Amino acid sequence: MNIALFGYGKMGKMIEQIALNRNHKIVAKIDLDTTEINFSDIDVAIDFSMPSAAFDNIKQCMENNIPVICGTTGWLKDYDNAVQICKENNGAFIYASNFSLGVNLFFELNSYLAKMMGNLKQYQVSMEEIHHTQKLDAPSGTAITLAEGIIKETDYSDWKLDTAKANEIPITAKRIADTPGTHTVSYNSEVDGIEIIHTAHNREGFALGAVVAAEWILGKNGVFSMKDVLNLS
Ligand SMILES: NC(=O)C1=CN([C@@H]2O[C@H](COP(=O)(O)OP(=O)(O)OC[C@H]3O[C@@H](n4cnc5c(N)ncnc54)[C@H](O)[C@@H]3O)[C@@H](O)[C@H]2O)C=CC1
Ligand SMILES: O=C(O)C1=N[C@H](C(=O)O)C[C@H](O)C1
Repeated sequence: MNIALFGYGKMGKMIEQIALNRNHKIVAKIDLDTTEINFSDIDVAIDFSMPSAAFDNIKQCMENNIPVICGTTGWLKDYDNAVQICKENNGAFIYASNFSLGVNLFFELNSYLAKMMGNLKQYQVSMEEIHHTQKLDAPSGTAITLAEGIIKETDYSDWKLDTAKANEIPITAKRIADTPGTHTVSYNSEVDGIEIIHTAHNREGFALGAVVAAEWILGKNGVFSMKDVLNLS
């Protein structure tokens, strides 16, 4: 499969290694200094760029009939627009706030726990995410997906960074050098606490998931998620 990498930073480089090991070809590395893109030999685009760049990259690929796997976070105000452009072009698109198998299992666990906690009003939920100091967005895309999973199953109506009202989920974002990504969901009552934690030890899981998603999407049309790729409930 011929892959174009949009964003050749920490994730772009990790994806390149994994894609080459799985016998794919990297036919384009698009970054800030790229002036022209030849779309003719690209089978699939994988975007791990920047919040301010992702939507334009996705749009450009869709208009050139290239399926897109997007892992960039912090651009979701434009998500519905991206879905619309995908539909108009009969394209194929996956955005995931986190492509790792472990986090996608963690999303399922989070929903299951939230469903159980929904009626237990003595417990208050909170969340913490920790990432490296170069991260541009806060809270992380993964934390937002976790919060959305809780909101779906409980009476919480929204999430807020730091200070939250009674019906909102407070999210704390910490930035510590060299931390690939740690997410903790906590439920606390007067008498006890329950915590679930996912810790990424490195970036390989994210990168492998993105390449697997790119392999999966070839030949398909539509807007999908990692649930479809991993065949989760
Ligand atoms: N969904 C997931 O599983 C994961 C998502 N991420 C997200 O992926 C994104 C990238 O992460 P990193 O690689 O760690 O960041 P990074 O800063 O190391 O790399 C980003 C690269 O994008 C480039 N870039 C800037 N503007 C661009 C444009 N218009 N077109 C193409 N490239 C452009 C930058 O020059 C840089 O080389 C972030 O939004 C991060 O939150 C990171 C890890 C996992
Ligand atoms: O910026 C990162 O590094 C990461 N970003 C994603 C997010 O915002 O959730 C995924 C992962 O946690 C690493």
